[in-house]
Amino acid sequence: MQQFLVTANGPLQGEVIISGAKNAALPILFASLLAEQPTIISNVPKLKDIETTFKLLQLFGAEVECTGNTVRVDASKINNQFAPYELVKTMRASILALGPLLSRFGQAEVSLPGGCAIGARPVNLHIDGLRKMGAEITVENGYIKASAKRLKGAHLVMDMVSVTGTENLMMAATLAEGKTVIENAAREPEIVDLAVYLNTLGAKISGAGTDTLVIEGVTALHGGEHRVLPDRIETGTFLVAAAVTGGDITCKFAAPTDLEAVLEKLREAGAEISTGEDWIRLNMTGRQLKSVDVKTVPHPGFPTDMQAQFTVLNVVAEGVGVVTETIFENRFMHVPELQRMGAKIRLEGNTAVCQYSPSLNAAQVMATDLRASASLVIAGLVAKGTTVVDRIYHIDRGYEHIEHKLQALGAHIQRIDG
Ligand SMILES: CC(=O)N[C@H]1[C@@H](OP(=O)(O)OP(=O)(O)OC[C@H]2O[C@@H](n3ccc(=O)[nH]c3=O)[C@H](O)[C@@H]2O)O[C@H](CO)[C@@H](O)[C@@H]1O
Ligand SMILES: C=C(OP(=O)(O)O)C(=O)O
Repeated sequence: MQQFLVTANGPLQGEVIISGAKNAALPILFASLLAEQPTIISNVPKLKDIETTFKLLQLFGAEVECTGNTVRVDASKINNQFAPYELVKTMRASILALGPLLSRFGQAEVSLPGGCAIGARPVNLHIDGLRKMGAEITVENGYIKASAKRLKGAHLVMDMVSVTGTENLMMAATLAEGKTVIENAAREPEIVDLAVYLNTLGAKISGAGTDTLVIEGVTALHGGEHRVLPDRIETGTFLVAAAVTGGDITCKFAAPTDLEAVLEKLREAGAEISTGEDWIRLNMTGRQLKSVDVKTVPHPGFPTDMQAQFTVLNVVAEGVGVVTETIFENRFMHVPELQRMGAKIRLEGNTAVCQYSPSLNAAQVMATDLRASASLVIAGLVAKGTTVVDRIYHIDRGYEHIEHKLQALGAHIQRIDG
């Protein structure tokens, strides 16, 4: 199993190119299943989750051609609507096959994704919404079996804000008969990107980016082209890495407007932030890092996918920072690993009280999920000695060439076969 070796090497400096967003590329690739003609998607990051998605699309009968970061999906000859456990278990976002397959082909059988290290992560909202649109759904032997002659538009009020829940129902509604209204919809930038893509293919979606989506069903989607938006979480991860090392970096091909809550917290932490249309510079040179309180909430608030990185920031910064996690019930698995490196963190229910820990020491630590792994790499950039991060397959799910990008900024990080 591969590992990262990370050794502190002073401030990160230079430019880093931000990849396309994993959490936008995944729903967009699944949405291609709705189109009767080929679609071309650019700025698709090269990630493990994207490979898994290609495998699923191919299993359904789609042709997938990849040239660099551009992908052509031809879903004109889909002949199978079954997503097996073996693939779904490696990627929760596989649940995004359900809405498109059911909506276009009238049937789908998708394995329940199950929980993961960060929480139970049920999919009841996806299922309830599809049932309200007329689908017959059974959940047996770990599989969701759904059928519907043609889905019918419905008025859906979501009990909780769910990102993939909103995406699945939005995709299903594009080919439903009549109008669907989704209230209490997620407002993440990735939802907007998906809506833009679907509208390019002929869907009629309005309200993306607000909490009410209106989808007028159409009978078919045609082909089209789309560029995936920049990854705001990858951007935020590099910015935190620069902040804790006292660095000065510029993230290029980024989307500053999608990251306002995070940029505000970085300013509060003492960083000098400047932005242009598609770049963000963080300069920490000669500035004092201060701890910040953060509370995770749905967009446009502070994202849960940046929580672990800010936990590290708070142990490197002077003062006491309180990190409150309100989205997932178990998203502090990085804390015991950071404690092994000397981080002074006290867990109290859904909060982590982080104290300035001047002497972080390298240790062998274990990645438990994607962002937890990122936080361990960041801690390694400032710890004394060489940190060994195990199970980095988690990080490969969501960061494109992270070690190459960090090396270009001056970091000492190496991938080895452990
Ligand atoms: C591929 C993708 O885009 N993943 C993102 C997506 O995950 P994902 O879409 O799975 O997360 P959700 O927004 O659905 O989850 C939010 C909360 O709602 C709960 N819930 C969700 C659905 C449901 O049917 N029932 C239910 O109770 C979840 O357990 C969680 O407590 O949004 C999360 C929250 O911003 C991010 O951390 C993930 O990176
Ligand atoms: C939790 C995440 O992803 P997923 O929903 O795919 O597990 C993430 O991107 O941080």
